[in-house]
Amino acid sequence: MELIKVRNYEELSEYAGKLVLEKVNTLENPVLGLATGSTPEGLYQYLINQYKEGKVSFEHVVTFNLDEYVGLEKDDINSYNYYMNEKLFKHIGIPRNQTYLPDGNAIDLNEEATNYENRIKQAGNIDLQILGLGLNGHIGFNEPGTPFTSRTHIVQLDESTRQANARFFISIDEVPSQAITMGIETIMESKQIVLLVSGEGKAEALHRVINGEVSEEFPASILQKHPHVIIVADEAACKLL
Ligand SMILES: N[C@@H]1[C@@H](O)[C@H](O)[C@@H](COP(=O)(O)O)O[C@@H]1O
Repeated sequence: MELIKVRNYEELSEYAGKLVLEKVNTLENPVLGLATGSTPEGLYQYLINQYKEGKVSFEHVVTFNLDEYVGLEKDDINSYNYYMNEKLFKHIGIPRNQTYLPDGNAIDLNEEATNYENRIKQAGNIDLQILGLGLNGHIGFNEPGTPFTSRTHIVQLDESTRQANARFFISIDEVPSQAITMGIETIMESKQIVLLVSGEGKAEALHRVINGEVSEEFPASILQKHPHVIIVADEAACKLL
């Protein structure tokens, strides 16, 4: 794992943005894996700015998001579909039929999970996967205890994860209790992974990612086994390193 320490969130967003642009500008058919949460918002804003300045085109890019809540309509303001549209897709001229998220409203969720896996394979697997880090080490919505061999699947969200995400909802009762997420093995098949970590609140989690034992009890620890991971973290997140 390569650790890139930057001063602050702005630098983190710019550094990650440049990594994304490098893929988009050099690969013929780039496949990006995208994440939600607060951490990648600055990166998405950076990409929007670059697009508006005419420095990049996303016409040939395919994207796959890590996860989606179960049971929210696509246009629900708390769905990840809505988030991606508002924070990125609608601003960068990417054809919407090239942007995939798991359908958390599918009638048969297991079938949807299999289809999602197949779509990723058909696209030739993910060239660059952006990841955020959950406080309990979750990546995507793979909570502690998820097998490292997991593929896209339905998960029961931890109470701590629901609480961490409650800030986006009117109340905690509105936070769905299930989600559909790429599995850990799916994520590990990405050719390159960029983990973004910002803020003091994530310092302990980041310490465990880098120095902790590789254990299913802390899903992000598996990244130690991936051949091409770049961690971009700001000073506050690196406090315990
Ligand atoms: N499903 C998402 C994850 O993909 C994200 O990485 C995590 C951290 O979010 P944040 O960046 O807001 O701390 O939150 C959510 O649970």
